[in-house]
Amino acid sequence: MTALLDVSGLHVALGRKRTGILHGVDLTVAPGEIVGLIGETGSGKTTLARAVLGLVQARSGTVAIDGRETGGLRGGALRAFRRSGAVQYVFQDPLRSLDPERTVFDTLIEGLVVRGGYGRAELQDAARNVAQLVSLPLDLLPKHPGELSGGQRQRVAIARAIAVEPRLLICDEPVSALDASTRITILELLLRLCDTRDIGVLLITHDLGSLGGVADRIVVLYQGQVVETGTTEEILLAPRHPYTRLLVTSVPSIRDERPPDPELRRALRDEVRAQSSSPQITGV
Ligand SMILES: Nc1ncnc2c1ncn2[C@@H]1O[C@H](COP(=O)(O)OP(=O)(O)OP(=O)(O)O)[C@@H](O)[C@H]1O
Repeated sequence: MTALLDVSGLHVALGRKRTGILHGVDLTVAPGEIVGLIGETGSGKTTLARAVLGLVQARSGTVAIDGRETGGLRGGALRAFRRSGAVQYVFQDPLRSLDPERTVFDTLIEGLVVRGGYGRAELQDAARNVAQLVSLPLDLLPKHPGELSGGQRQRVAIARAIAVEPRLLICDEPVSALDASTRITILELLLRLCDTRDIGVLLITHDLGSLGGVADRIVVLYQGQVVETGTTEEILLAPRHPYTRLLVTSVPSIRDERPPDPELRRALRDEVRAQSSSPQITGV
């Protein structure tokens, strides 16, 4: 199967001195797959995300979405790629990424308005459908971000991203600003979206513990290099690289309690699948 996202030998240098930030990064995400990208602060996770979005240029190497290289896109072609919404980004702090002056409704239809060609009724249907998809009560549609809880705001941010039916969702620390129970519901939401809509997710975090229940595979980034890639079980139960071992031993739930059980994870996925009788976006 063609990878949805295929990053190959990516080198990125930034700043006036063109300091090397990413050094030959390889990474793939398949449709319906959640890939966790883990690394300490400054390891280059956000730079990699920005390169995938076409916001920074590669010194060498390639980024392909659905088999189409995006690195060489410039001008109108780059704008058309961004407008297509194929890749969407969900930020850590929804309060900062959402416009405080915009209602939830206007936020949800933002991407569709930019794309153009939708009538008022279609936009209304799309906003309602996408809100239902992320379990956001419809009475929140006229409200502003400041009137919502942190978890509701993150649902709005995710709903805005999926309204344009992206192929790939890049979530940069999407749950680190949330409390433990909201964190689980947001991660379960991502799992459900992956399974029901075949969206690929690149889940960026520095918290290995939050990946255990959701990621299919984990890519470990250290000082701009991928030092280890494996299934979640492989990384958590048998880490090979010293940095990965350090990460695993520093997660209390992995170190002190029993190791994550692959069966439990499969059970969670099955349960989420069984529950997903969510409506599809129509009229979009
Ligand atoms: N525009 C820039 N010019 C020069 N250096 C940059 C630029 N943007 C980022 N860097 C440097 O690149 C390195 C990687 O930064 P990046 O934000 O990708 O790391 P990160 O892994 O996402 O970190 P965090 O977890 O703290 O968000 C850092 O050393 C940072 O200082």
